[in-house]
Amino acid sequence: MTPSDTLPNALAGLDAIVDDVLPRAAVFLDFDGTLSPIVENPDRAAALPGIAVLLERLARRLPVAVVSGRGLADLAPRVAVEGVAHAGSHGFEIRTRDGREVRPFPEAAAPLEGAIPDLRRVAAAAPGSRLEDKRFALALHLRGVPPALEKAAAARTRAIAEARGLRFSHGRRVVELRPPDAWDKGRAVEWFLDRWASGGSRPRALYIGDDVTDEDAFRALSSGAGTGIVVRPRPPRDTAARWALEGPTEVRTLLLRLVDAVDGARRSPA
Ligand SMILES: O=P(O)(O)OC[C@H]1O[C@H](O[C@H]2O[C@H](CO)[C@@H](O)[C@H](O)[C@H]2O)[C@H](O)[C@@H](O)[C@@H]1O
Repeated sequence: MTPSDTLPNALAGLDAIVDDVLPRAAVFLDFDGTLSPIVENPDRAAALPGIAVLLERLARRLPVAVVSGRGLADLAPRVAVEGVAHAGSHGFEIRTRDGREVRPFPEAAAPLEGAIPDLRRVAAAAPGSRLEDKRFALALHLRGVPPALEKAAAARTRAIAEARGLRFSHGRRVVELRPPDAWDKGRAVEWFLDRWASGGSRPRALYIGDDVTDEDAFRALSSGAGTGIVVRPRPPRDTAARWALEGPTEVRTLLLRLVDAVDGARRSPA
């Protein structure tokens, strides 16, 4: 693990990144904070202008998936790009590039149901919070909560997770309860890489994300399956990513350069 504020910028290191993942790359992108700037109201989040076109161009050249904490039904229309796969609910809900839906653990949602009344009580004590039932995750948004109450709401949510054997994560002004099953963004990335293998070898993964749950994917790649790029978090944290970008605008620039690099590599094969 490396402190995120010490990582080199991925645009400056693009040649090394391209050498690492091409000629057979697969690209994985988180949504909120990566393709979309963070906004107060989660319903209003949208990918930066130009991203959809870039993803479409990229997806014509290599496999691309958007991997998000949002539920699939919420995520997919926000990145409705021909040929792009989606993994919602931190990987529990997958839609393949040809539109097939796969739920690796359909039974995983059940243990969350009992926690809903508990979490409603936490929300009631935290005015300005918003409870989101994503079926495979329960999120309590804390962006509108007075700072003095936000910490207590997060601590109470963590206590619910511990009492019920659920997973807890604390993202960007959001706390989440997740199923206990060993499935996450990292496992979803592995799942895609296995399916995208050909001739006995998997593509090399390039994963870009900003959130704590993206660390599962960075860790999955750190043993040699590819490269992680973190959208630099504030405050800094330890990360398993190897490179950093400063925000969604730099992510867009990197995608543009990647499309060009793939085309360049095809024009002049080694
Ligand atoms: O895995 P991601 O695609 O990064 O999704 C993580 C969570 O993103 C959303 O919440 C975050 O973005 C909102 C819009 O910018 C912001 O208002 C909120 O404070 C952030 O936490 C989404 O609403 C959650 O369901 C996702 O888990």
